Amino acid sequence: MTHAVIELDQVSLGWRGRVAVRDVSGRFAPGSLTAIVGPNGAGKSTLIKGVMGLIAPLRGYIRLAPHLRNSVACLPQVGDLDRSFPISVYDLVGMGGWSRTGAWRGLDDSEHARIEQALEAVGLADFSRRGIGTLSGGQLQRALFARLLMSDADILLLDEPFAAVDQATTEELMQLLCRLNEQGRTIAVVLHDLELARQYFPQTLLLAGQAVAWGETANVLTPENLHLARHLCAGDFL
Ligand SMILES: Nc1ncnc2c1ncn2[C@@H]1O[C@H](COP(=O)(O)OP(=O)(O)OP(=O)(O)O)[C@@H](O)[C@H]1O
Repeated sequence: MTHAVIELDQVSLGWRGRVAVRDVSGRFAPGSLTAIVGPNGAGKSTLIKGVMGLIAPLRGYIRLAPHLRNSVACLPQVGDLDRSFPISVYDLVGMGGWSRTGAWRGLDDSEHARIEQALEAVGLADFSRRGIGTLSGGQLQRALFARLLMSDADILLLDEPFAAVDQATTEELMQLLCRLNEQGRTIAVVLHDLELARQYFPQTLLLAGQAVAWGETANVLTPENLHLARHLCAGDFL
């Protein structure tokens, strides 16, 4: 069996003592590309926050491979960001390199070049001096992708990165993610678009307050599993 980079062992996570996602066991293999799907309120964001170490499990264990403990980067939900914070697109993207540069040191030429390249890659080269509060939802998602491109992290966790983006932009950003995955990074993405999951993601975790299924996408996104997920959560599901 391949060693996991992230292993969940009977993990329950929640808020203020209330369980949001129960008894999840499974593993993210090195270099895997996993879609995390499920109805509203299924616990997808909660699971991401647990793996990030932002909340502690109520039960069970989340184990990261020891050499990767400092190597997790996250693209948060846009709703979790304070867009009124007075920071330029350039500086937001530059924050992605803090594991190399530290938060307070000046940036050297190579770091500036990396920021320019990341902005170029997401089509925001002309937006670098703009404040993040002036961006459209889709432009902000692109800026967050650029910040992720700056990171050397081996594990990338993305929470609804395509929420505010049109189809063409989604395809473009998806290609960027595929390239990061080809470089060997382990990637998990919270999604609502099941077709996107089927098209691009070899692995899927279907959540509905618990893990309904976790494995090869075609085996997970079956009508039976989706039906079960809908019944377990009283939310809307595509
Ligand atoms: N910060 C929080 N404080 C209290 N409860 C929370 C918090 N975040 C999430 N919850 C609760 O945990 C449960 C799971 O929420 P979560 O955001 O993980 O679901 P989700 O699958 O990401 O949903 P969506 O698709 O709507 O984003 C919900 O009942 C939610 O109300």
